[in-house]
Amino acid sequence: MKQLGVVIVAAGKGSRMRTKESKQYLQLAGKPILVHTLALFQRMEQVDTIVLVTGSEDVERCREYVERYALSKVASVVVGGKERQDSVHKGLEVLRDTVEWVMVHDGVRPFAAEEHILACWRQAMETGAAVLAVPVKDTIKVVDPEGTIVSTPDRRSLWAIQTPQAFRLSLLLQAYEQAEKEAFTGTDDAMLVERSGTSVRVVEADYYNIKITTPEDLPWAEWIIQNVRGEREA
Ligand SMILES: Nc1ccn([C@@H]2O[C@H](COP(=O)(O)OP(=O)(O)OP(=O)(O)O)[C@@H](O)[C@H]2O)c(=O)n1
Ligand SMILES: C[C@](O)(CO)[C@H](O)COP(=O)(O)O
Repeated sequence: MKQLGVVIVAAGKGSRMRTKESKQYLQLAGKPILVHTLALFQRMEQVDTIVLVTGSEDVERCREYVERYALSKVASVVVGGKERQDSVHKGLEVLRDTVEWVMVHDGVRPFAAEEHILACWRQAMETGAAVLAVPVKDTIKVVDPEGTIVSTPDRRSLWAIQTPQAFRLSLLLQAYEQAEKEAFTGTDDAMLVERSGTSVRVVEADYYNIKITTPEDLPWAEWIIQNVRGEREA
């Protein structure tokens, strides 16, 4: 059995970006954002195989990227589902019984640092489940529907969660099956594991590992690639 598989989800519509083209296909330093993300895991010798999850209308275009950018670790391009969770589940099913460990990563997070990705996997190998995260910098309030502040959680216990998120594959599949049975939808993979009773550890990353989500993220992403991460070769 291989060691480590990566599921990269890129089947979203990118509605908050408000561009005609889905955000994962927008150009960043001359290449689609998704290609930068795939190239990051392609370069890592610890990664054995990659499953790319995309929209049904984009399968051909993704296969073409795999060829053009020599992304040889991308073994499957599969069609995702309505929610991110459905897309991840489809990717995980492709890996079932083929790898021991899995990392799930957003196709629109091209700036995860290799050292942090590896630290996340190492932590998961110790405890079963780990995610990248950064301490929040703002004061966070819980606000009711009328706009009144309900409470102010202690910032020292708040972390903004990123991807990749790393798990023993059997554990994550079990958590996904439980969530499906109970019709639970979460906003990240760790949530499903947490509610199945397993602890998930946080691994500190950096603030450059952004999820490209809204229009103001694009100039910031260009700046990061030019000044921090450097242009990456596929
Ligand atoms: N049904 C979905 C929804 C999201 N994603 C992926 O999950 C990642 C994180 O999601 P997000 O940034 O919310 O992307 P979108 O859902 O595309 O954005 P929006 O919510 O603005 O429509 C993205 O790489 C996105 O393509 C997916 O594979 N399948
Ligand atoms: C998984 C995630 O990227 C962690 O920050 C995030 O929760 C995805 O959320 P979205 O609702 O798909 O933006």
